[in-house]
Amino acid sequence: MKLVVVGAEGRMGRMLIRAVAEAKGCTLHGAIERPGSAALGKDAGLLAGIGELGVPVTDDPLSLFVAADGVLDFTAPAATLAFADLAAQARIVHVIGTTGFSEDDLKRLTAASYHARIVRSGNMSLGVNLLAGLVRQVAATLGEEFDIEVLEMHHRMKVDAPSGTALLLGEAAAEGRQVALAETRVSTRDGHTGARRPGDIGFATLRGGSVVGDHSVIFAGPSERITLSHHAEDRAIFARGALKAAQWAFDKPPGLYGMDDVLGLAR
Ligand SMILES: NC(=O)C1=CN([C@@H]2O[C@H](COP(=O)(O)OP(=O)(O)OC[C@H]3O[C@@H](n4cnc5c(N)ncnc54)[C@H](OP(=O)(O)O)[C@@H]3O)[C@@H](O)[C@H]2O)C=CC1
Ligand SMILES: O=C(O)C1=N[C@H](C(=O)O)C[C@H](O)C1
Repeated sequence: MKLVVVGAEGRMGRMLIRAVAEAKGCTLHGAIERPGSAALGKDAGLLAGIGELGVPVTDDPLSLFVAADGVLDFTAPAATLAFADLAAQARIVHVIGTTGFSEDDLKRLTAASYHARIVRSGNMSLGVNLLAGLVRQVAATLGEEFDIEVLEMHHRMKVDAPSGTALLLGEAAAEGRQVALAETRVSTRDGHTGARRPGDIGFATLRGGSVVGDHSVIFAGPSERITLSHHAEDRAIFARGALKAAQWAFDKPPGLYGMDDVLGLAR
């Protein structure tokens, strides 16, 4: 499968280049950065620290997409929306790991998926997607006397909050409880907040250091607490998931898929 990595110089971009170069049945067809980036013209393999691959970083996605099978995209929401239009035009698989989308952005991705095969997930790791299933199950089992709080910590450079993973886990909890996350979500608390509203799903965000990604869902009940957690130790877990998603989507019809589809965990 011929794959293009966009956001090639980013933390995930460099990880994805390494993963594609090492994967059986995949080749790095191209690497993209934004116009003006200092990475333009550099060899993608050298950028990723694995030696020369003969693939220069460019700022011309469409000319690469037309001859590729898929694009791996861990960039930023505005960039991903633009890449979604181009991937749909080129009829290639678009794997989206980017987080921080608005509701309007998500509607645009849904529209793009009428013509394109998109796999999007706030977390591409096996562990987090298994955890989401457990969270759904526990939330469905416990009543509202158990308060649900999602706690996450990431490195100091992360720009969006709550994390895509925290929202994915919050969605799983809301589904288990058969409520809408939009109506129960509390993402900020400051000052005199009043008592906790029964049924709310709370989010707490920590940022610091080089933490790859820690997530816990806490079910706090009368005199007891259940905590379900995932700790990411290496970004390679996300890159492996993204590659798996691209290969899975290769022969699928247009649509918007998630990692639960890829991993066979869909309800
Ligand atoms: N779903 C998952 O499993 C995971 C998701 N993520 C998400 O992936 C995204 C990226 O994370 P991370 O790699 O840490 O971030 P980085 O900031 O390190 O990387 C993003 C890269 O995308 C580039 N970029 C931005 N806009 C464009 C554009 N228009 N064209 C080409 N390149 C562009 C950036 O360039 P520049 O610096 O010049 O802006 C940068 O090199 C985040 O949203 C993060 O939350 C991360 C890990 C796992
Ligand atoms: O920005 C990151 O680093 C990560 N982003 C994703 C998220 O927002 O949940 C996934 C992972 O936790 C790392």
